[in-house]
Amino acid sequence: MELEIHDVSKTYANGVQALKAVNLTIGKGMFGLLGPNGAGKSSIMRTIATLQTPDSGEIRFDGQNIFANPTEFRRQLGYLPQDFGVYANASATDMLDYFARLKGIRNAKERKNRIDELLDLVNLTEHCHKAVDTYSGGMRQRFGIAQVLLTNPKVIIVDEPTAGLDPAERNRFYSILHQLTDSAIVILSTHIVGDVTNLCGDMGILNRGAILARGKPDELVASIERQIWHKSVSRDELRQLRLAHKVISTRIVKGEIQATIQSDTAPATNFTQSAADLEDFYFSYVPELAV
Ligand SMILES: Nc1ncnc2c1ncn2[C@@H]1O[C@H](COP(=O)(O)OP(=O)(O)OP(=O)(O)O)[C@@H](O)[C@H]1O
Repeated sequence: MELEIHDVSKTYANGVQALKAVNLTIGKGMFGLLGPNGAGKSSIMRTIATLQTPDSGEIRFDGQNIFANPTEFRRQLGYLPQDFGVYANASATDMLDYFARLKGIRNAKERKNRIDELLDLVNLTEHCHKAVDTYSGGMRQRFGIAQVLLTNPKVIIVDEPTAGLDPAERNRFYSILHQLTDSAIVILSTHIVGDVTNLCGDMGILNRGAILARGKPDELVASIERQIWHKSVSRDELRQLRLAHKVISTRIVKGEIQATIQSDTAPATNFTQSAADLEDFYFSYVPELAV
C-alpha cells in the first residue's frame, strides 16, 4: 500500500503559491504532516482527497494515478476536513445511517451492524441518540472519524483534528486513530508537534508550500542530538544572542525567557545542554517569530 506524491504544485487564482513541487511517498501507518498556519497542509490534503487538482505533478495510489479515475479512488478514501458540517437535530445514528446509504451500503442489517461497531470504536454508543450539533468538540471529531470509517477506507486523511480539543479528548482521539494504523495509510496534518511525537512513525515538515524535512521522528531528533542548549536571558541578551547564534525558540519558564540555541559547541558559558526533542527539530526548520 503506497501513496506517491510527485512534484505537486498549486497556485490559487489569487496568486498564492500554496504548494511548490511537493514530493512524498507514504506507506501504511500514521504519517504526520507538520507545519505552521498557512504552510499548505490543507492544500495538499484537499489535493489528495481529489477535491482540487494540482497545476502540475501527479499523485499515485498503488501505482494508479488518482486523477485518472477519482471516483474509484474516493471509494478507498476517508477524508475528515478541518471543518465539517453537521445537520441540526440529527442524531449520530441517523446521520451515520444516512451516510451509509449514500455510500451504497443497502442492506439495513449490515448498516446497523457497521454503525454499532463504529459508535463503539469512537466511544459514542451512549450518546448515539443525541443530536450531533449538541456534541462537544471532541465528540464531534470522534463522530467525524466514525463517518470516515463507514466504508473501511485504505487512505484516511485527517486535517488538524485535535485543534481545540482538551487534553483528555485529544488523548481519546489519539487512541482511536492509533487503532487504524494497522490497515490503512493515515495522514494527519497538524501544527501541534505533540500530535506527531505521540502518534506518527513517519513525518514531514511543510512550510511555505515546500517539504523541508522528512523521516522517522526518532531519526530526525537524533540528527540534532547534542546541538541543543538552553539559557534564561533578558530581552536585551536575547537580542544580542540572535545576532551571533541560531536561536530556534524561546519559552517563558517561571516568568523568565528561556532561549533555545542550536549549536555544535557550547554557545557561551552558563548554557545548559539538553536532550533534543521533536519540538527542537521542528523549530530548527521553522524558526518561531522573534519575541
Ligand atoms: N482556496 C484558496 N484560494 C486562495 N488562497 C488559498 C486558498 N486556500 C488556501 N489558500 C492560501 O494558501 C496558503 C496555504 O493554505 P492552507 O490552508 O493550505 O495552509 P494550512 O497549512 O492548512 O494552514 P492552516 O493551519 O492555517 O489551516 C495560505 O496562504 C492560504 O491563505
